[in-house]
Amino acid sequence: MKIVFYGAGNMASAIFIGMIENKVVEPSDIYLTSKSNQDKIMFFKENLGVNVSYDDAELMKDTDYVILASKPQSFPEVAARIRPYLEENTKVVSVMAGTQIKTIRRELKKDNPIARIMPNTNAQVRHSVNGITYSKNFDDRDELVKLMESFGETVQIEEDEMHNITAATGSGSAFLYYIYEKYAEGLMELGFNEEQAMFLTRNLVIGVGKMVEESDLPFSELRTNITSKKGTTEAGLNALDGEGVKQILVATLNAAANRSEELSQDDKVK
Ligand SMILES: NC(=O)C1=CN([C@@H]2O[C@H](COP(=O)(O)OP(=O)(O)OC[C@H]3O[C@@H](n4cnc5c(N)ncnc54)[C@H](O)[C@@H]3O)[C@@H](O)[C@H]2O)C=CC1
Ligand SMILES: O=C(O)[C@@H]1CCC=N1
Repeated sequence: MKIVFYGAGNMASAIFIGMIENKVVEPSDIYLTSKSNQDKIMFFKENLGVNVSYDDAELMKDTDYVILASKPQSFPEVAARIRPYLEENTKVVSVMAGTQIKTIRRELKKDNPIARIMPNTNAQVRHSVNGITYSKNFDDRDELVKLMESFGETVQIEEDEMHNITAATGSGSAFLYYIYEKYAEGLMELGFNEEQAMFLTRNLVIGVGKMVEESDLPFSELRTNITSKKGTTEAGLNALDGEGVKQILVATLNAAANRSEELSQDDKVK
């Protein structure tokens, strides 16, 4: 199999590292190209054994999947590189937020099967959530799903649901990381030093993650199991609830989904 990544940044690297570590592909099946970060791309060649090239004719020859993993704003440049060499049997897979299938088809000027996936960087620990939607002519979907399941859970959606899943799980990890950052800062306000605050927060997050992974209980029950009547947790939760946490998170998700909508408005992407 030959899988070519146009873009070898945060998202692409999480995906191909996940694929290689889960042994669904050989490193020699993976080809990387980028525009910048050439040092980083050579790191992957030296440490993972993947192929690196900047020769588009070579990259696109006999390719099974070409993965569009540049920023949406860079896609026109990427399309100009791919267009002359895109063979009809190559399946196009995009991870670009907001960029619609019709936009990809217009820029590539070809009728290749196109899939859009919305993963997240948890792919690197093989636990991404991957929203996927397909062009009507994308027939053999099982192989791509198998590839994606090597780095996470796959959710098939309609293209117009991509904005919400981009907000929910494409960007979602960053929202939670931000909350953890602020939690650690809160511990420092309590009097812990930075090292203590980071140690406590990291281990709290890891422990909660393991509880969520190993328990079938809903979040609400995991919470009430900690909340002794009239105790410290109840006092803290009352203060937290009073700050309108849900409204803040809804505003966060709406802002991200709205940006995805903006990115999908062709030619206005800035
Ligand atoms: N970072 C994340 O957690 C997620 C990112 N995405 C999407 O993945 C895409 C990439 O995002 P990141 O990896 O975060 O960005 P990044 O900035 O880390 O990587 C972008 C890559 O594209 C390459 N590139 C730019 N112009 C190019 C060209 N003309 N030819 C070949 N390569 C070119 C850059 O050299 C770089 O390797 C974006 O479209 C983003 O919406 C989707 C889900 C999650
Ligand atoms: O921030 C972004 O636009 C990309 C898409 C989802 C996560 N990162």
